[in-house]
Amino acid sequence: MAAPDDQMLHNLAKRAKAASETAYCPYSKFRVGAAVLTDDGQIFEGCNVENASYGLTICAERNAVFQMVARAKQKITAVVIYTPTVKPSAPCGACRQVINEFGPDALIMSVCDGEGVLKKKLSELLPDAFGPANLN
Ligand SMILES: O=c1ccn([C@H]2C[C@H](O)[C@@H](CO)O2)c(=O)[nH]1
Ligand SMILES: [Zn+2]
Repeated sequence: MAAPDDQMLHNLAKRAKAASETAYCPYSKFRVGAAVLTDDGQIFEGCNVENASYGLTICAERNAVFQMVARAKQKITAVVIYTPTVKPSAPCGACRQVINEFGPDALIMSVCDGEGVLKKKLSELLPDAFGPANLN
């Protein structure tokens, strides 16, 4: 699928923000939402889910990717992340690695409550990534 146009990105940003509303984050109180766009135009959302055993927390981005896989889709075109911050923030390292598995060429866009938007290719955020081909 071609790179998403501005209208699609706007829609994904809305979906990501809406997804943040169901975050389970009693410890950080930091609500994050993500929306994944697949190569066939489907959208999957995720929120962060924390745990009393803090390290078991799953980020919104990985949750959204796993929702996609659970619905038998495996090709990511774009991921949009919403954080309730004044500046946009890119996915953590673990999420970059998981996105790489299904979307090495994906567009990553971060939106927030402030003005800025961060737009990068996953390959810029995770250069020289370790991926499926490295197991050959
Ligand atoms: O890109 C990010 C960064 C953080 N979090 C979550 C993890 C934790 O629940 C909270 C604070 O780090 O935000 C995400 O979901 N995605
Ligand atoms: Zn993460």
